[in-house]
Amino acid sequence: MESFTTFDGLFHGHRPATGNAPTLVFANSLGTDLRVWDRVVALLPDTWGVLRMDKRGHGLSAARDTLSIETLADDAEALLDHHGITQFVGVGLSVGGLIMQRLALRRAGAMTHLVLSDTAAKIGSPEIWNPRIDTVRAQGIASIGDMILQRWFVPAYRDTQDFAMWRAMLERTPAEGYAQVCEAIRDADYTADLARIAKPTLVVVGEGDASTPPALVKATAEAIPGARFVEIAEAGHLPCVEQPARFAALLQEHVAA
Ligand SMILES: O=C(O)CC1=CCC(=O)O1
Repeated sequence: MESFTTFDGLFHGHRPATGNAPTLVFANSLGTDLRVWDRVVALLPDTWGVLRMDKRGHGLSAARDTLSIETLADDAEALLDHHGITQFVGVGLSVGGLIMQRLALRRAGAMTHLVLSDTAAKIGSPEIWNPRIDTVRAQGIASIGDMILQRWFVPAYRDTQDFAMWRAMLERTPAEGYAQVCEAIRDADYTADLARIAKPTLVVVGEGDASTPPALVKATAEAIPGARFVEIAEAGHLPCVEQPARFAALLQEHVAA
């Protein structure tokens, strides 16, 4: 059973693997917490280990004064060590994918497989991020809620009951934590590192992703040696939410290969 607790201010869920089953370590996107993986985790074998966490300044995790992808990767490593996880599959969504790109190099001996969803080696530019950071700090996240949710979800999903739940998750993210993660994304560019990733890598993207569009994600996949690239139909930026069965099937296929 997965248990939820806090370590060093990091709220996280952990379920140890049974026997030789793999452990999946999940990293979330901007404006979401660990619940973004609920539907995928529910579809994985019970024997598989799971570690998922709320980033600093998101969900129930404590805030910091500043954040970078490196310090977010430090947090993930602290949890790996705390739980004695020496082998894992890294699964990163959007900014979580930047964190996992770092761990693929920083914890190269421990990561067995890499799964990147709706992410890239460089996401956006200062011209995109700075106005968003200023707006969120001055007016709160709700002021940009509609714009973000349109990028996250395809139109059909926006008509479902669930939509209000994801709006609540986004808009209840502390504005300062959200702004700091935007700064971390703005300042990260791992383009030059992609060729050094030596893990079996699966890169997926929702075909309707308006935040990290398929062409951007595909370019990242093409720069990682041997990576497989898959577009997921009827999904936007969060295929783990909109198409959890497809996402979980791809994950299992990748880990078994
Ligand atoms: O909210 C967005 O614009 C999408 C996004 C970009 C990086 C991330 O983690 O989410």
